[in-house]
Amino acid sequence: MTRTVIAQGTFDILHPGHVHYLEEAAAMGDELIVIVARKANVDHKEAPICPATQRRDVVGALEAVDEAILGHEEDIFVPIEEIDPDVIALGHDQHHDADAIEAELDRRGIDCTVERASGREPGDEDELLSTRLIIDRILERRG
Ligand SMILES: Cc1cc2nc3c(=O)[nH]c(=O)nc-3n(C[C@H](O)[C@H](O)[C@H](O)COP(=O)(O)O)c2cc1C
Ligand SMILES: Nc1ncnc2c1ncn2[C@@H]1O[C@H](COP(=O)(O)OP(=O)(O)OP(=O)(O)O)[C@@H](O)[C@H]1O
Repeated sequence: MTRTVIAQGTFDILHPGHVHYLEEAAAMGDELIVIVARKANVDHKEAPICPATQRRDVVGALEAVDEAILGHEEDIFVPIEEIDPDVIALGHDQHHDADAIEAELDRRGIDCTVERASGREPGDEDELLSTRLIIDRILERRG
């Protein structure tokens, strides 16, 4: 039986932290499907720069990713119901509460575990491990 893992996020301007998260998520099962957040659901920070289809296509081109899809605009559990995954991998800093997600999965009759991925350890180089840091650096140097 193929174990399907779901990862999700905004993935606006990719960096090694995203690659770390997706490689770790892929190692949790046999197949990794990534749900790319719609702009309307990115309400806890500034709206993404890149369009959703571009974010989906670039994430989908990464080696760890089997398929990347656009998220649902209103109900984030609709793609989960359709895919019926075995594991949902939350990112190390994602604001979602694993217990609340598990309760909603139970309510909808989806048998799936929720795991938390680790953060990438900064390398020797001056790595920029968040989209916000990359944008800040661009504004500082080119603004
Ligand atoms: C299990 C799960 C499923 C999600 N599905 C969707 C979705 O279908 N559509 C969407 O716009 N966002 C979805 N999200 C939300 C985003 O991926 C993400 O958490 C947030 O909106 C973007 O912020 P972040 O990249 O800082 O985590 C989902 C989140 C979780 C935890
Ligand atoms: N440095 C990192 N190490 C491990 N995982 C990361 C890292 N940065 C982001 N991720 C994970 O990648 C997924 C998508 O993250 P997101 O697109 O919000 O990137 P971000 O760089 O954190 O964005 P921002 O800087 O705008 O908050 C999330 O699950 C997040 O936890």
